[in-house]
Amino acid sequence: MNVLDEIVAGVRADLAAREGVTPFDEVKAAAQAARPALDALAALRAPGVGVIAEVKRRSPSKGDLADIADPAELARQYAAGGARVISVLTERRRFGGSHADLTAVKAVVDVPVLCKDFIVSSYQVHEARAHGADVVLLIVAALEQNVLVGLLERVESLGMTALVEVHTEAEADRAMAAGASVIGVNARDLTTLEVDRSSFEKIAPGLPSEVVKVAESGVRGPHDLISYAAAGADAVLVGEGLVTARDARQAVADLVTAGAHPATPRTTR
Ligand SMILES: O=P(O)(O)OC[C@@H](O)[C@@H](O)c1c[nH]c2ccccc12
Repeated sequence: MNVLDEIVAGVRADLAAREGVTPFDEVKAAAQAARPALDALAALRAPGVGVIAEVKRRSPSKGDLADIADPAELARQYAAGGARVISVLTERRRFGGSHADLTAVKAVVDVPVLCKDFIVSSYQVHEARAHGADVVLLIVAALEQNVLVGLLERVESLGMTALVEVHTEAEADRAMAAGASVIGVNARDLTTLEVDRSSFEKIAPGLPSEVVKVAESGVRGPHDLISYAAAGADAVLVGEGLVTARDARQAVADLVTAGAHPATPRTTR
């Protein structure tokens, strides 16, 4: 079993336990009762390179990243720094997150919030909505094509946006075939945990211009944002570089500033 398979197996076990406690109908009702999802697509299409700032406690590759006592306060700092979207890693076993983190963040920020998890069933999509998610992550490598298509439809039917994550050109083809409007290229291969920042520049040129392109992982500072921007990124998703920053608001603001005037004019791509 590779790392992704192991994580998904744990996620499925936790999910089965929750399904035993809360019937799907209840989760659906809670999702229905939530305030309508915000339009993340519009936020990501605004001029300049957007910053998606992530609340990330730990990771399988690095272990504990930061002792985040108050995820809401961190999210406030991110929003004050100009983050377009705030991502909350909710996976429990390997990333130390929870739906409680998502709810806490959603309660204090006005920007769209992304539920970052390993979603394999529509139950989880409704749970995310019930906890305030405006955006959910769908990882192509973890999903059969028919499941991906079904989940994407489910996400959109609830008024949310899907960030469809790919790591290879073949996965990008599947994301496009499924009809994704936001595609994230993860520089990290989730089966080996290795980071290769060149994956974005290999895959992005093959994506249609109307697709919002997100470069995920490995952004250590403005220089990485600028090179992703030159390769066509509309937004970057940053976790470790922000949770380990001394001043999270300033770290986001520095990225936002770099993204407002990327060295390569976006009109010439
Ligand atoms: O901490 P980094 O290198 O800035 O990466 C953030 C984000 O891209 C990463 O957390 C991530 C991208 N895709 C994922 C899928 C599952 C879990 C985590 C992720």
